[in-house]
Amino acid sequence: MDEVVESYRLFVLNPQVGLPVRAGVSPVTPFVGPGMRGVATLEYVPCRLSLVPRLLAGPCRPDVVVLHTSPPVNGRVSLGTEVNILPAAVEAARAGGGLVIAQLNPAMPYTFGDGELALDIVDLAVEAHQPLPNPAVRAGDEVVRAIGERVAALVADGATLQLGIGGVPNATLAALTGRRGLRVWTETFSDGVLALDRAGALDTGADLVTSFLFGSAELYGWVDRNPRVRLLRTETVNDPGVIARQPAMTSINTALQVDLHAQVNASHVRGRVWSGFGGQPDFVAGALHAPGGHAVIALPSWHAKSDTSTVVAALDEPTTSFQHSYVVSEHGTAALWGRSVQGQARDIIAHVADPRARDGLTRHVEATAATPSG
Ligand SMILES: CC(=O)SCCNC(=O)CCNC(=O)[C@H](O)C(C)(C)COP(=O)(O)OP(=O)(O)OC[C@H]1O[C@@H](n2cnc3c(N)ncnc32)[C@H](O)[C@@H]1OP(=O)(O)O
Repeated sequence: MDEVVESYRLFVLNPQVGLPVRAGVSPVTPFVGPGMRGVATLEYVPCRLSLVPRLLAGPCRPDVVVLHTSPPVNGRVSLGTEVNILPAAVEAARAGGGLVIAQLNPAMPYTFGDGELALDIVDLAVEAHQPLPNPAVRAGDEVVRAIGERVAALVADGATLQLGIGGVPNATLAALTGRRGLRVWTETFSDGVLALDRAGALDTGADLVTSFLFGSAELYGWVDRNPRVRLLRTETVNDPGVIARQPAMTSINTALQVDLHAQVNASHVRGRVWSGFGGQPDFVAGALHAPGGHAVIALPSWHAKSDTSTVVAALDEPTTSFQHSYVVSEHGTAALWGRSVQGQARDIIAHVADPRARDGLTRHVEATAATPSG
């Protein structure tokens, strides 16, 4: 690799902090994080998370991979808080004769699972101490707390949980401290799972499986060399077939909009990409196929800032997931499994939509029911 590269594509996933925007660098991502929103040159590649490793082995094969790891222990480093797609990226780079660079950071916890890598797969290592980022703590409002309680009412003792990102999943965890024997099989978790452990709500005999973590310094201390916590690669964690084998798998995700066909937009705001599919379609499909499983979508019924209903007649943004067991808002829960298309629409209007939106949505249903098809 002697030549000087003047322009390159930078493949990143969910960056929390701003990326260096320089001439010749084009960022590419299947999931837009806060650090990338508004970057004019951003190339968004729609892809569910379970399939991102295949992007890396094919159209987005990396020449150089930069890792952030723990310091070595017995000749191995750990990817710590983020395993996710990184083992696949390392394999793809090495298969193509590429380079693996690592920052060895004493602040990075050593986590067990697929992120433990032999140091000799690293071509260049730089030791640098750097505190890990922590998410801003956002206090959930009354609406979000009410939704969390309604969703928690759908979670039985002994269920296996996947929680997506955002205020609603966090509020749900806070309402689950009274449950017992809960298991965790999720793409990501934060301090809410630590709180469940402290409350005695988790099955202490089952591994807590995830692919990445984002939380407080206390969470990072708890996962360090914790044999109960296993960070596995996304090909395993997000495989819908493996998700479907988890007992009473309950996926809990939020959304920006839901329509009367129970289709969900969780990735676009006003025609522009805000996040991406992430693992939502993987977990929704897996949970629907699991024994005793449920796929839950929970969202506030009204978006105060734009003063609009989040329940719409038909999505005019790209769909992130479709077909769910339950749709929940602060007003109630629509149980959709086995309902007709008319029944789904009626229940979403009656139980999920804000009262201000109900008449308009009902008029839409009546008008479309009266229109002959074909
Ligand atoms: C990493 C993973 O994949 S985990 C597995 C699950 N994965 C996913 O669910 C992926 C997709 N989901 C997501 O990205 C998130 O869960 C989201 C975006 C749906 C919700 O996240 P939250 O943090 O709760 O969203 P938030 O309430 O901040 O809304 C995001 C933005 O959209 C705006 N917005 C929300 N709803 C609407 C609406 N109906 N109309 C217009 N704008 C809206 C908000 O105002 C906010 O913008 P702002 O910050 O400028 O005010």
